[in-house]
Amino acid sequence: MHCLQTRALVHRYGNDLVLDGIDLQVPTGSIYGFLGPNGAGKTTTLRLLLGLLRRQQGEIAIFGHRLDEDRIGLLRRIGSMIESPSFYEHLSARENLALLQKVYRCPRGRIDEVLALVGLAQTGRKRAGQFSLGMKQRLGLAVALLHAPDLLILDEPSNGLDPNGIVEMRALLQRLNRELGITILVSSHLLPEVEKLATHVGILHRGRLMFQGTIDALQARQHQRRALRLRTGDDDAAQSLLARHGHPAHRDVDGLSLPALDDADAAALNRTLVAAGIDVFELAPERGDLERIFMDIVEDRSTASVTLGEAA
Ligand SMILES: Nc1ncnc2c1ncn2[C@@H]1O[C@H](COP(=O)(O)OP(=O)(O)OP(=O)(O)O)[C@@H](O)[C@H]1O
Repeated sequence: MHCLQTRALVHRYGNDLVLDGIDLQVPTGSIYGFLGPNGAGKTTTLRLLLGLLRRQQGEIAIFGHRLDEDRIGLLRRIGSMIESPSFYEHLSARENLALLQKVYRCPRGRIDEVLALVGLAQTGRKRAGQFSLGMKQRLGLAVALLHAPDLLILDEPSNGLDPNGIVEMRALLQRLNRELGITILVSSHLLPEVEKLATHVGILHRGRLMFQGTIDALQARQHQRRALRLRTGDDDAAQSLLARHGHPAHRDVDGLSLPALDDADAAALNRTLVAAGIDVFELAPERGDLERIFMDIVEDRSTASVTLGEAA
């Protein structure tokens, strides 16, 4: 079951095509990392999902209903944080929330609950203007949580945080997901962060969804394409020798990369190199980290959009 789905979502700013047929599928209960470099179109997508931008082409369905059908009703079940949250700087966290609690007409007791959830219960009379960036982000999250949403839509919540703040934000989001069952759609350009945080990932590049599926499916994709990493005492000589033996190797900053071989062929190749007087420091499968997969997907201009595995 998908908590949020889009079909063929297209958006233009003037003549600039910024989203080119996006089919998002965010499974209920997931943490969906919406990943892409700056300018890929993430914020535009999230603004469309929240009805902050007028939909031009394509469909958006949330909790199984078209957004246009019941925008207000659906938004009541969504908490969001798009760009840096703004507050009354001269008011405390509690006072800021008390104002919004009246607007949202949620129970007063909810203020203490969300302050505790985001770890701001002890900030007392301290003004929001004196908060660290991490505390401001957490207060933004408290605002998003005030009306007890089923879905959180967050635009780069780790932006500008120090490493400690990033770890805290991740732990908090995972707790909200695990303990309260909140589905979270979170955009990021930080690949290692998405790898640690998310259960599912969508990779956006130049307005196209290049990959969508589970983190495991993404890594499985890499496994299929896995290459061998070779580092030697003389990479130039090794490259020439390999070419003569029908193993074209690609040179990069880490040494040589060549198409995957089975164990027997890899052992034979090792013997050939050593017999030619070339020291072999490393002969192993490429790292399967997301960074490399991401570069693979994004650099491969011919790659069609792929959906791997069942996103649900
Ligand atoms: N209001 C606007 N008018 C014109 N062009 C815009 C507008 N907003 C965004 N763009 C352009 O649309 C493209 C996508 O921007 P968007 O902010 O959606 O990307 P993003 O992936 O969120 O990037 P970032 O992480 O840098 O915010 C960019 O080229 C941007 O310059």
